[in-house]
Amino acid sequence: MKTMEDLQRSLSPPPCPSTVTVRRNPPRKARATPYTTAAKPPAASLGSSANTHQVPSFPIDEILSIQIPQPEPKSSVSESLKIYLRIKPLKTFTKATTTTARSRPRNVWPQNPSKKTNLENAKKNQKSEEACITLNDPYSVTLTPPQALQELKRSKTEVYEGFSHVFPADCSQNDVYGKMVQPLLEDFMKGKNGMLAALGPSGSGKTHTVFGTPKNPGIVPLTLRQVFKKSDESSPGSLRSFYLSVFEICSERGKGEKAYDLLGDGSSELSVQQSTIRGLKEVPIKNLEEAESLIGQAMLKRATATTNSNSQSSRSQCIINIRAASEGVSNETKMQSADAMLTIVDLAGAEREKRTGNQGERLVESNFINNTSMVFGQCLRSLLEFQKNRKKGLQKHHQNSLLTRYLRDYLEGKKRMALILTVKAGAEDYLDTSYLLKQASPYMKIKFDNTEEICNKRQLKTFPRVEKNKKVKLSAPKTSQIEEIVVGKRNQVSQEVNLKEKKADPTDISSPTVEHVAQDNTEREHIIMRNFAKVLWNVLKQYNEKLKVAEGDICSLKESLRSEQLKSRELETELISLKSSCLFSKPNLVEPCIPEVEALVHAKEQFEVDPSLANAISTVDDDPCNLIESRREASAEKFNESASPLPNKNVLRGLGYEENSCAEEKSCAKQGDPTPSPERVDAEPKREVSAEVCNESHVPKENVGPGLGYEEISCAAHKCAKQGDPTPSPERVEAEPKREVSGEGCIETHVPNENVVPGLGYEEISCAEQKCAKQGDLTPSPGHVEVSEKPQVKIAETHVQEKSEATEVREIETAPREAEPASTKKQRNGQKPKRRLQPASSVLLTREINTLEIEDDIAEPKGTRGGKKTTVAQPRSQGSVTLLRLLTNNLHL
Ligand SMILES: Nc1ncnc2c1ncn2[C@@H]1O[C@H](COP(=O)(O)OP(=O)(O)OP(=O)(O)O)[C@@H](O)[C@H]1O
Repeated sequence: MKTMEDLQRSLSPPPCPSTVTVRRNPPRKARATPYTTAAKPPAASLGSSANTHQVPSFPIDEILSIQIPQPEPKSSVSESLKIYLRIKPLKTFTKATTTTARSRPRNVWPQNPSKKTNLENAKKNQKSEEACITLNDPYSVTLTPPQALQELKRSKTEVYEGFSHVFPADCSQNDVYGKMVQPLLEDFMKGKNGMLAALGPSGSGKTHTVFGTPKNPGIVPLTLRQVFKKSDESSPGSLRSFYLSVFEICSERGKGEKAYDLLGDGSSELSVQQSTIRGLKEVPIKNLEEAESLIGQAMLKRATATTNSNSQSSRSQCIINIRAASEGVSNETKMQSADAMLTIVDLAGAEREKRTGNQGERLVESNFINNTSMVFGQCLRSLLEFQKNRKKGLQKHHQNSLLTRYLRDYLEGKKRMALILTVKAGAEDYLDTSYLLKQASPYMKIKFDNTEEICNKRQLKTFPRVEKNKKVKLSAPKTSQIEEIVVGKRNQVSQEVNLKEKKADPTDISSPTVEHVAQDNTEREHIIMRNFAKVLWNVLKQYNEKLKVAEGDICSLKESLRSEQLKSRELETELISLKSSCLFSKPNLVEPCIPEVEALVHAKEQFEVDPSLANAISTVDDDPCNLIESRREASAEKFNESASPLPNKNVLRGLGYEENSCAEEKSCAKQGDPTPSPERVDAEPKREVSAEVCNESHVPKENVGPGLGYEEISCAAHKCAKQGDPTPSPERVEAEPKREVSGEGCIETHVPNENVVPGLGYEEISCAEQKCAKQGDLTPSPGHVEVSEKPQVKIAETHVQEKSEATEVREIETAPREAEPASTKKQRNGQKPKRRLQPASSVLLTREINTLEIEDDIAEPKGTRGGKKTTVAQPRSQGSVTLLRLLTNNLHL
């Protein structure tokens, strides 16, 4: 039974425990991506196929299927640094021994004892002539230490191989050029930069290799020859031009480095700023002769000195630059050739103090030379290490020397260069040679980038840090990236559109890519042209606005010019009319009239300001005859005159009157004592234009000559001065009519004499609008007329009166001035008063006041009054009289 129960228990689920453990953080499952969910839509949504057609799915497969053109891998011709070795011949030693042998006197007695010694010396020389370096093959050498060192077991024979070429001692300069320089020159002519440097101990033949001698020209002369030869061969009349620059770097007493231009004139020191040498003269070379002469000139300037190692040891690092500049398109490539620089460096040889025995300045130079050589070597070793392990980074040893800074690109493996090691083959030179080979042989493993773009132009006169390369490298990927993005977007859109089109028209099999590329190009061109047109349109708009403004200015200037011309014409007309009037009235007095006319013109210009006065002035512009007529009428109306018949009947016909009028005058001065003289009239017309006094000159003289003019200048602005007791004189008239054109006084000249010669002019200057002042008693005198002058007369008007029967002699009434007795005295003294022009308002006021008689004596009319005066003579009240007096006093009338 137990077993059955047990079985049932085992089969039945276990009883629930009293406590239940619930797991809160169940294992998470990754959510399905939207793409996945979208790719597997629910079955219910599949029915809406129309919507899916409208919004096509992202064409990821098609995009992935597009083959993006990969940029072609650069044909990186990573070449190893080419190192050449040149062995200096032992010939010099041989020569020296032979010369010493030859120099020995042939007939020296006894020769036999010295035979032993000579043989010993010969053996020694043979030992010394034994070369420490032997040529294995064109690419390797064996360096054998001298016997002494071998015995000491301090050194052993070593083989150095891997040279690009080893030039034996008997090689020629052409061999060196052909093997080493020719490849560089080929690239140089194609537009590639290149550098070649000669390294080696002092006296090993670096300078000889680089420059050579006239008989054995070195690398530089041979290169120049080939440059011009190749240039002529490739394209005669080539558009390429060549330039030469040579400079040296030396130490300044061991303190610093200095660069000197070896082709420069005058001060040849170059300014050195960090890695830049400025002011280097670059001489264009057109032919080989020019180039060779320049090289010779540079060699002469180069610093050299005699040392134990070399009689003409170079004390500086010499750099020769040959630049090829293209000025047109190459005929072969149909492309513009790039500028290129070929740099050849002759380094100063490292020196061992023990061997050179340099002291003082030479020793300092040696230190500089050795230091430069050391830095040069450090740069190359650093480059080698960097190329072996790029994680280390490139040590910047180039900063320690001006030369290495200048050659930085080469020393960093960015440009192609080649080195030539010159060694001496003597046993005694073993250490120097061994040191050099040990140092330089690893450089053969240095790789330099030979992918320099041919079209890159190199900066001249600066260090070969070409910034353009960076720009090109940076700009090219950017452009390509942008283009790729744009093209990608456009392709995406176009593909979507294409899909639609395909769906719509499955028969269309045209290539969408080609179409869209063409469309893109068209669209791009369209955008460019549209923007260009917009810019042009804006520019044209601006020009149009400027043109309008200029036209407006021109119009305004024309208008102002016209107005000025009109004014000038008016003035000219006025001047002419006044002159003609003067001539007409007084032909003999033309000259004195001109200033008066000018004054009148000037006065008119001032009066034109006030339009109320313009009418009065306008009469001046008229014809002189009309002017006189009008003024006659005006004077007839306004002046209350007592006509004085001319007693003299000898007044000739044609007698002219000049009537100068002043427009703003109010009253005429009364001129008393007109003394007509029939005998003679001495008229000196002086016109004094004033605003205060009016004078009337009566010329009753009979014998007045023809053309003699009387001027009666009257001014009207103030009361006219009374001229009492005119005494006409029949005998003589001395008239000195002073014309004072003003607005205050009047001078009236009356010609009572009938015997006046024809043409005699009367000038009666009065004011046109003024009311005449009272005229005093006129006493016609048949014989003599005295013309009294009032000095202060502003505006005068000639008043002419012609009577049919007899000329009336007018009495000049000069109103006595109570307020200005002094001025009257002055007038009587004949002094010229100051010209005073009062404003128009005061003139008008004065005019009105002058029409009123302050004294208000109705019963006392002065002399013969005109009609107007009689009408004015009304009784006034006391107040009005007081007011008038006050006004008169305040206005100084
Ligand atoms: N390959 C050669 N053939 C004939 N003579 C040579 C050769 N190399 C050097 N010489 C001669 O050796 C002498 C020293 O040579 P050079 O002045 O070129 O040495 P260097 O390396 O420039 O010395 P330094 O570094 O002191 O200027 C010169 O008189 C030169 O003519």
